[in-house]
Amino acid sequence: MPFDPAVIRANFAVVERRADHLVTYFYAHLFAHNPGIRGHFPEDMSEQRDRLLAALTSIVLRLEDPDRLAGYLRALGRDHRKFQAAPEHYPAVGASLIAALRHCSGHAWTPGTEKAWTEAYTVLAQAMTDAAAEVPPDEPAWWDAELRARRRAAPGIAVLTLATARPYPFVPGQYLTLSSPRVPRVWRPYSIANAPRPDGTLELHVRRVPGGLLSTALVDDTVPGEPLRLGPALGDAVLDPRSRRPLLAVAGGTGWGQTRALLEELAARTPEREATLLLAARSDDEQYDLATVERLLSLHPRLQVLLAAPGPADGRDGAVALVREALARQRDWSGWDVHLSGPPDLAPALAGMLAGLGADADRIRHDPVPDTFNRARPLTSSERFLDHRNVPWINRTELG
Ligand SMILES: NC(=O)C1=CN([C@@H]2O[C@H](COP(=O)(O)OP(=O)(O)OC[C@H]3O[C@@H](n4cnc5c(N)ncnc54)[C@H](O)[C@@H]3O)[C@@H](O)[C@H]2O)C=CC1
Repeated sequence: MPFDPAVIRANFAVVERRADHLVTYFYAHLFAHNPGIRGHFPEDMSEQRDRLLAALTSIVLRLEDPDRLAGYLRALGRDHRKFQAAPEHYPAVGASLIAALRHCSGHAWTPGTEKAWTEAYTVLAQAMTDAAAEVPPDEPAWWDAELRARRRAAPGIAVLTLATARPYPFVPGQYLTLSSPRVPRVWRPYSIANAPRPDGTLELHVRRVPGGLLSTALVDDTVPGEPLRLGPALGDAVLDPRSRRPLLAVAGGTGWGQTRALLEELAARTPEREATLLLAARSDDEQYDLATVERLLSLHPRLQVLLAAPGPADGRDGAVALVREALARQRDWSGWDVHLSGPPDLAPALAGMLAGLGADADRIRHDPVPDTFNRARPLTSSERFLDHRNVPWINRTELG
């Protein structure tokens, strides 16, 4: 590896504490020095800032695992074609990233830090541009799609059916990113909620997020016939095609979309595999799409379904407790493949619990949990020590 991950990781621990400032500075620098680039980004930049942080964090977390890093960068480079990112944009982004890191590092910035980041950025930019250049010539940068139907499935949840102008390749369990001309240049990820169909249509389950421009447009305003754009399918939380182990699938809320695609695939390809679905909702009236659950039960003789919806007074904690109790009823999950899908805290919490109940950690799959910055998260052993004891910093300036 031509750059030093330890230097980057140490510097990242410093700048992470000023994450908001880092990205604000980065974009201000980028747009000031390259006014033409502004048009590639959405009008409202607040979400975009989180995405840059998430990508940076994902990269730093994978630094010591070159294969995972390479896979991540390949997907990122291929996916960036939909933003019309061109090779000439990369040096501009690199210069602004280094400027922002330097600005936020204070005294912690040294020639060695600058060298490590510059080398790392060169490697990652090359990996992304190579990945974009290696895409087969007939693969589009995005797929034009049309909304065929919008159905209200539960309060605040819509099921969308889309048709693409050309075939859309994906594996059940993958997700896509979607953009609508109603909210230009904003892209959001949604799991594909079905296995490939003869007519090629795709189903997405969308919950309206408070303040979410795209989710509100999709759930409340879109009408059949209107255009949408889809980025390439992403994600590797798919069924292991070689596995004959029993499968536990836990889905929370609209996380059901991904799980549904996996179970459709399972019923079609390996109905001899034992499977348990734990389908969790906030309440009874949010437990939507039960007709599909019944259809899957009729297709898959070895599928068992547990529905978990709390009573009106239980609240979210009660809902979470219900899921955990249901899983704890089986004391030993060793030998099972596990798929988890739902809100960001679901997968890490349940993966930990299931590992404690015997599940093999490397047989637990879920989509990447958004690596958003958590300033409270200690990154190093000294930070863990200091956080734990709540000892105030005495040499803050020295640390940057
Ligand atoms: N591939 C994936 O992982 C997908 C994830 N999603 C995400 O799923 C979420 C769905 O949101 P909502 O429908 O609002 O879900 P939600 O926040 O209402 O949760 C639904 C249910 O899941 C269970 N649950 C949630 N957190 C849990 C935990 N930590 N431990 C155990 N059980 C838990 C509870 O029963 C809860 O009522 C969104 O954040 C969306 O981004 C959506 C589609 C696919």
